Amino acid sequence: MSIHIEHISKHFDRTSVLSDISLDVNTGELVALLGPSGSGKTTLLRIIAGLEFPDEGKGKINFHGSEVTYQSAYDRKAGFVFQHYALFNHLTVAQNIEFGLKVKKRFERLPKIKRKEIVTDLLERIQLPEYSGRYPNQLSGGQRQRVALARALAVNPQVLLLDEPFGALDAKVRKELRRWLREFHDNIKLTTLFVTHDQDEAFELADRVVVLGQGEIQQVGTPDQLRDKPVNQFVSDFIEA
Ligand SMILES: Nc1ncnc2c1ncn2[C@@H]1O[C@H](COP(=O)(O)OP(=O)(O)OP(=O)(O)O)[C@@H](O)[C@H]1O
Repeated sequence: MSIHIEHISKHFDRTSVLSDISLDVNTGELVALLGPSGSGKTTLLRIIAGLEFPDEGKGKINFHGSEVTYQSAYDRKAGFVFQHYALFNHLTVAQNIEFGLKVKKRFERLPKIKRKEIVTDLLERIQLPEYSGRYPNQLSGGQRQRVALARALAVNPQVLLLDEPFGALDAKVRKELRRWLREFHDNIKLTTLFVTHDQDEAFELADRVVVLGQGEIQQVGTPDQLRDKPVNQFVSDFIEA
């Protein structure tokens, strides 16, 4: 088991946003968190990333068997890409990808030659080897998101967390990148959780889909299971909508 979540709840002031969430994501799996606006998808992803913390006292998150519930994002080694998680405009593509490797604590930092090797390899993987010297404002939106993905992967994260990574792109590019991400994932086989409110995206990309509604998990299943056997009205309405 790669990500294990047990009885996580979250309140902001007195408002309950997540209620008793438990979920297991298998090693190498690609899982979508799908739900309407305000259902708590981003909050759950941020808690898994270590950018937000669950209500104290109960609930637990494990990565590969080790508890990370109250660890910082840095220590738990999660890679993340957000819709508007902008690249650094004053750094080139290669420098952006290298960033996480350079800011590591001294004793963890790899030698320069090794860092360059990782960047070159990732540039190949995201199919932008000839773009290493460009600046973000010289790239298309889709290319920028691929660079953001490479930057997240450079530090060899334990899990990859994506929040609407293609949300800001037009429909055609979105579709292309979807296919590309699926292939990319099949090659690197890194456990990946991604947030989307787009049912087509979730069903086309994910091995399993988690439907969130009103801060609770309504159903977890493969796209076929959700289509054929929605467990309640919420899921069938949401999937039909
Ligand atoms: N820092 C915060 N302080 C107070 N309320 C918050 C905070 N972050 C999120 N919320 C509230 O928590 C609820 C869930 O928000 P969240 O962003 O997790 O939903 P979402 O499913 O990702 O929605 P969307 O698809 O619109 O991004 C919303 O009602 C939101 O207003």
